[in-house]
Amino acid sequence: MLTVRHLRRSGLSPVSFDLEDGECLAVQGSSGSGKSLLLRALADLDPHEGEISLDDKSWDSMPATQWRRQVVYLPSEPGWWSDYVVDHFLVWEEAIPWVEALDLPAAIRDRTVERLSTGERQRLALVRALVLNPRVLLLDEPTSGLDNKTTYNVEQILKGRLSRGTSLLWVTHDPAQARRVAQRCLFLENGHVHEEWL
Ligand SMILES: Nc1ncnc2c1ncn2[C@@H]1O[C@H](COP(=O)(O)OP(=O)(O)OP(=O)(O)O)[C@@H](O)[C@H]1O
Repeated sequence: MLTVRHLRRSGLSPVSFDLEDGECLAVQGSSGSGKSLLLRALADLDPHEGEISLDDKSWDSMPATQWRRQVVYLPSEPGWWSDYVVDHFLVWEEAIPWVEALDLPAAIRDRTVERLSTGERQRLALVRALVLNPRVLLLDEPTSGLDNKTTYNVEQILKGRLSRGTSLLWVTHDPAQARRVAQRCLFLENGHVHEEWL
């Protein structure tokens, strides 16, 4: 279980919540309300204060790299450090089932990132996160660039991860999507954070 108590960072009101294994918590709030700041703090990518722990193991009791292997952040605009798709995977064969599930062509392996569509890049970034098999996946608008059919497919795949125990924090601007994927939601509004059942 992910436990967050009095998490504070610049640009964000204090946040506390629990996230059970296999549970999805939606995150909603207007543009600029701090949703990405919250996710980045949880992944220990930016300075922050307060308590964050995974199964009673605190984030500061382990090296940042070890924490980030378990708590994986999928940004809304993922970074790419090489021209070629395949270079972003340690073992390409591990990506193949997710590439197929997400309706990406097998030949994408040898393509350049630059020539992928926005939606292909977004799905490929999700594949990169999924192959890490994280305990907690922090999703920053993972379907924002996708059509309805592909969005449904992504939701089904992520629900499959939930049933296998992965926990999700899912930022979305779509209240209907929040209700489809989660039972609880963190709302970031007017500088305050509150939690509601959906
Ligand atoms: N390191 C930082 N410290 C303080 N404030 C920051 C920092 N980085 C960004 N901000 C500001 O914090 C605010 C919240 O940014 P954030 O990216 O979290 O918004 P968001 O809720 O994810 O918005 P959107 O829905 O548009 O993606 C913005 O006004 C941003 O400029």
